[in-house]
Amino acid sequence: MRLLLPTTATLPLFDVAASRRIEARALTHSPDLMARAGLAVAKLALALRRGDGPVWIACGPGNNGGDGQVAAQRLTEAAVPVHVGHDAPHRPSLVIDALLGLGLNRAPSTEMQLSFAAMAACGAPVLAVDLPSGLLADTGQAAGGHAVRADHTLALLTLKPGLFTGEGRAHCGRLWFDDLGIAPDEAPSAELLGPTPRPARRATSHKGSHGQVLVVGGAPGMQGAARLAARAALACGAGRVYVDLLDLPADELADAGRPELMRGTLGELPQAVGVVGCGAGAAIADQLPALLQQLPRLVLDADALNAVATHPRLQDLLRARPAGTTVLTPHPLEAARLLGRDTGAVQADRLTAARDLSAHLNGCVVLKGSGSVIASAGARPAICASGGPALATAGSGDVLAGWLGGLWAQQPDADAHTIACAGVDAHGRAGEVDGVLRAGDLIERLAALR
Ligand SMILES: NC(=O)C1=CN([C@@H]2O[C@H](COP(=O)(O)OP(=O)(O)OC[C@H]3O[C@@H](n4cnc5c(N)ncnc54)[C@H](OP(=O)(O)O)[C@@H]3O)[C@@H](O)[C@H]2O)[C@@H](O)CC1
Ligand SMILES: Nc1ncnc2c1ncn2[C@@H]1O[C@H](COP(=O)(O)OP(=O)(O)O)[C@@H](O)[C@H]1O
Repeated sequence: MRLLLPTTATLPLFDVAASRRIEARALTHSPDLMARAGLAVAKLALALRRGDGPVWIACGPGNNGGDGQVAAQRLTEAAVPVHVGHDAPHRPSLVIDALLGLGLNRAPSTEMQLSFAAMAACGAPVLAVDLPSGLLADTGQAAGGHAVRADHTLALLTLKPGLFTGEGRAHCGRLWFDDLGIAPDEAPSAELLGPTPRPARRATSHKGSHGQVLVVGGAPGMQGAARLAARAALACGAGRVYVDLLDLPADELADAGRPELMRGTLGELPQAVGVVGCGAGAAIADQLPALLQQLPRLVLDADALNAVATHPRLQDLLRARPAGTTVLTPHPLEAARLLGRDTGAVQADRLTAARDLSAHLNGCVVLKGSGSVIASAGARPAICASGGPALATAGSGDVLAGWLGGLWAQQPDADAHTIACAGVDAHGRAGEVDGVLRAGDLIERLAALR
C-alpha cells in the first residue's frame, strides 16, 4: 500500500469493465483477494484513526461492503472498537465508507444518502474503500449528484479513471493504492501522467537549435493573453519567440515587459510552431485558414477554438492537417461548443468527450479542468492528476498554450500527443500551491521545474 500522489511515474488506469476482468482472472489463482483488501483497509484505518472512539464501518450490500466486513474483523482482532452499521456511533475515531464501490449502477438510494450525510456530520475522518460511495469509477461523476466526500481513499487492485478526473479529486481526498499483489494482465484503458524531463540542451547548442514559436492573438484589450503565452514559450526554452498581435501599431514593442519577445508574422516564419487564439477575439477567424494550411505544428486555444466551432470551413481545414500536428486545448465550455453539446454533457464523461472531439477534428485534444484529459487517435488517453484550484484564474490556460508551443519548438520530431502529455503535467505540477497563483508567477514556477 502506498500514498499515490504526486506520482513519480506514469501509471495504468483501468475502467470498470477492465477491472472486473482483471479481478475475475485473479480470483482463479488468488481466491483470498477480499481478505487482502480488508486487511489493507484495516491497516490504513489504524494509521488514520483519530482518538479512542469506535471505528464506524458502513457496509453496503456487495463486495465493497465485504471488504468493510473483513476490515471490521481485523480491527476487532487488534482490539479496536468497531461499529458496523448505517448509523453513526457516538464520537467515532474514523469512518470507513464501504457502501458502494465498482458496482454502483444507479443514483444512491435515500438510505445511502442518509449515511453519506451522517458521515459528513460525524466529525471523524472518512476513509473510502476503493472509491468514495456514489462516485462513478469510469467518469468521476457523482451518480445523481450524490457521493461521499472522503478524506482518504484506498484504491484496491486497480486505479480507476474516475478517481482523477471530473469530480473525482474533490471526493477522494488523499489517494492510497494497494494492488493486492496482482499485476494487471491486460492493456490499460487510460494512463495517469507522470513527470517528463525538460528537453535537454546540448553544450554546443545555440538559439537556432531550440526552434521558433509564433504566438498569434491578442485583440485590442486582450493582448495580455497572447503575451502570457509568448512569455511561457520563452520560459520553456524556445530559441526565438515572436508575437503577432492583432491590430498593434507597427512601431510598438511586442511586450515592453519582456524585451526578448519579437514581432513576427506568418509570412516571415513558415516553420514556427503556431500558438493561436489567446485573447484573439472573433478576428482570428480571418487568419486561421492560412495558419491552418501553412504552419507545420499548431496549438489552438481559446478564440481559435471558438472560431473553429462556428466555421465549418475551418473544421475542414483542421481535419485536412496531417495527424499528430495539432493540439487543441479547450476548457469544458469550448469543448461543448466544438461538439455541439452542453457543458454538463461534456463534464459527465470527460474521457469520452475528449476522444470524440479528437476524432471529430483530427487533433490531439487537451480537455482542461480538474483532471485534464489528453486524447488523440491511436494513442491511449491520458489523465493529468497534477494541478489544483490555484490554477483556476485568468491566464493560466494561456500559459499552458505557450508552454506547449515552447516544448514543441524544441522537439520538432515529437507528435502532438507526446507534447501535450509532457506540457500538461508540467503545468499542473507548477500549479500545485496553496491559494491562487497569478499566471505570471505560474510561468516562473514552470521555468524553475527540472
Ligand atoms: N471480489 C473480490 O474479491 C474483490 C472485491 N473488491 C471490492 O469489491 C467491490 C465491487 O464489489 P461489487 O461488484 O459487489 O459491487 P459493490 O460496489 O459492492 O456494489 C454492488 C451492490 O450495491 C448495490 N447498488 C449499486 N448501486 C446502488 C445504489 N446506487 N444504491 C444502493 N445500492 C446500490 C447493488 O445492488 P443491485 O444492483 O444488485 O440491486 C449491489 O448489491 C470493489 O469496489 C472493491 O471494493 C476489491 O477489493 C477486489 C477484491
Ligand atoms: N481546479 C483545477 N484543478 C486543476 N487544474 C485546473 C483547475 N482549474 C483550472 N485548472 C487548469 O488551469 C487552466 C485554465 O485554463 P483556461 O480555463 O483556459 O483559463 P484562461 O482562459 O483564463 O487562461 C487549465 O490548464 C486547467 O486545466
